[in-house]
Amino acid sequence: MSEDHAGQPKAFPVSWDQFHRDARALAWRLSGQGEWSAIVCITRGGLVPAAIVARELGIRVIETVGVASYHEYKEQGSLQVLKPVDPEIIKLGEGGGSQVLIIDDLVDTGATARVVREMLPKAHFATVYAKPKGRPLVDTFVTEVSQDTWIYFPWDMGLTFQPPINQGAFG
Ligand SMILES: O=P(O)(O)OC[C@H]1O[C@H](OP(=O)(O)OP(=O)(O)O)[C@H](O)[C@@H]1O
Ligand SMILES: O=c1[nH]c(=O)c2nc[nH]c2[nH]1
Ligand SMILES: [Mg+2]
Repeated sequence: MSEDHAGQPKAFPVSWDQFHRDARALAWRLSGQGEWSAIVCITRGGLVPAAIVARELGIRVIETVGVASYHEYKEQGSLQVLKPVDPEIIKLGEGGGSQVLIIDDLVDTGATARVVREMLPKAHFATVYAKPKGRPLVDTFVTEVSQDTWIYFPWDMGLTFQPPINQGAFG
């Protein structure tokens, strides 16, 4: 039986525990790669990993950028910026986001990353997960999943009853 997960044939469910571990692994990979004065997190998915990375790297200036995506048009770049980045944050260091670490939960088609990178061309872009199409837009990530996989984040899930295997759970 082929299951369908948000239009993708494969599912990659992530628990809070695993997400915390993976976000901390991202912080380990980032440590020693640069000295950042601020994090810009892409809401909403970037909020949770940004909190974890900020704690690990001792970064206390946190800015948000809000981008709304319209999934059917995403690859054509039809994204709307709902909340731009504070110009004071962009100006830090040499400008262009040179002192900024951008954090998101994942990069999929890369459409969101492309829009935010244009705002902060000199920033370091980090995500916890990456799919192949978006991977070239990310400087640092932890785990790659295939393009036909849907990642389920813990804040989007709840505990539900699972039927026993012999009662058709996989029938
Ligand atoms: O590489 P892309 O194809 O652009 O997809 C990745 C983006 O999609 C998701 O955000 P979404 O726009 O669904 O909003 P959310 O963060 O509020 O959940 C995810 O958090 C990334 O920001
Ligand atoms: O929860 C999510 N999982 C994904 O795999 C994904 N790709 C884009 N946006 C996404 N949101
Ligand atoms: Mg997002």
